[in-house]
Amino acid sequence: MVRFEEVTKLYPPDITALDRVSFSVERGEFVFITGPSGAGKTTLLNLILRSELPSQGEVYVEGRPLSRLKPRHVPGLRRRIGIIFQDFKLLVDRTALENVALALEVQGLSLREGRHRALATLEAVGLKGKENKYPPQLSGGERQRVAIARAIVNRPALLLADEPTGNLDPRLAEEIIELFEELNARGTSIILATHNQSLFIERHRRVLVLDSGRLIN
Ligand SMILES: Nc1ncnc2c1ncn2[C@@H]1O[C@H](COP(=O)(O)OP(=O)(O)OP(=O)(O)O)[C@@H](O)[C@H]1O
Repeated sequence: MVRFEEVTKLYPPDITALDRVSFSVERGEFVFITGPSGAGKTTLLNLILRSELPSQGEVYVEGRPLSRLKPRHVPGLRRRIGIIFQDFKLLVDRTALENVALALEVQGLSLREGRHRALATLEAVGLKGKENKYPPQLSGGERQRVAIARAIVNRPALLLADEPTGNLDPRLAEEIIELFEELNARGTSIILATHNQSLFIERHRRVLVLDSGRLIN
């Protein structure tokens, strides 16, 4: 699904965000990426999205080398990837349903079909009955569920999550990870970056450890 081959990412003048990183994530895998602040986790996700290009080495997504992907094919790549951030990035003046349905608009789905799919997805993440609430009327955990619904409504092959439980208390964080487990069980590949070890301890998932841009495990 994703392969890094000796990937180095430099930021001028002297930051080595990633240093000769190599790993693969197979289709259907659920992998955690951890390491302290500044270790390179977000940079690694940005490279998969082709928001950044490597200084050296190559990133492959579904076998395609991203440095050779034509700019006009980048939107197509990103449509196959769902993204979830720590700070949700929801539109506060749109309802939960609208936030999720908007992700489908670009696909040319009819409004009716879009709302139908958005509603089903909100239900799948445990938000039945909350579809007409605006983000400020929802709890932190509920807002993160809306963000997850928005990321998966397109049925992406791959889900990237960057500190998706960062602002949530441990119980809600656990619930969100359970939700990822369910998505993974239904076939979505997941790469989840977090500095919070309690999220993956005892989960028996593969954990990639970054330290100062180096993969140390
Ligand atoms: N656009 C950029 N320009 C310059 N330096 C950057 C840029 N993006 C990241 N860096 C630097 O690269 C290094 C890795 O950053 P990155 O955000 O990938 O780490 P992280 O592990 O995600 O950290 P955090 O957990 O704090 O988000 C850091 O030293 C950071 O300051």
